[in-house]
Amino acid sequence: MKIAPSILSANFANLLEDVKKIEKDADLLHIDVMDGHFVPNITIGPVVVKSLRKFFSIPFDVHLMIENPDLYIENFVNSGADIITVHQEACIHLHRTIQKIKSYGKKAGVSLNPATPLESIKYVLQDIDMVLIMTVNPGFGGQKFIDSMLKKIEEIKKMREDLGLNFEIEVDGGINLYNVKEVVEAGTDIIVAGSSIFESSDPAQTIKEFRKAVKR
Ligand SMILES: O=C(CO)[C@@H](O)[C@H](O)COP(=O)(O)O
Ligand SMILES: [Fe+2]
Repeated sequence: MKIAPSILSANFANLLEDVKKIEKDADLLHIDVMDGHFVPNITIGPVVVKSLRKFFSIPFDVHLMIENPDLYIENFVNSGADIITVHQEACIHLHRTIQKIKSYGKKAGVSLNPATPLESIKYVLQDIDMVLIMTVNPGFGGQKFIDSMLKKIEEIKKMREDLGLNFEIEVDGGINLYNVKEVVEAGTDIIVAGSSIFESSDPAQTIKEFRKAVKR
């Protein structure tokens, strides 16, 4: 299991120090980009990603919750993104958007809101590096995990097996030390966790606890 702490729950007035706390224990840094249109919240853009890139070599996992992501892909590539994930619901020409991300030599992910069926991405699964299953409605940290999404995780894992593909399965929203084991057992490769890591008293230790909780 890989762990991708989400900086949405970090202290934005002290981002550098907060990311330093987790950089050695985390596998990826999850960066939530929100535009106030696709989701009812506004967060950070390429300028912040570029500033962080100067200090960290950890892979940047950029989750774009924005309309018209094609307009900003090049910007995020130049800012230092390693994985760029777009929402199926935000892309009219999803296949074209995926090709655009890959044309820069970056990994392409596609995310689905809780209500969006897996069937909607069936014909692009062979083209992508990651599927991001949202287990809360996107826009905010600290929400409750939607239990019915466990079945969705199992189903995407089965689709991957049936199609003989090897994209990674990332899960985002409401993951904590109490539910991480069942989320991983359902088929998750990459856990995103924001509030449970950054709002804990020792974020690095919490990542270690996540790894222990899965083995228990
Ligand atoms: O993309 C999002 C929210 O839209 C996430 O990445 C959140 O940042 C996860 O936060 P927690 O639910 O773990 O607090
Ligand atoms: Fe996210």
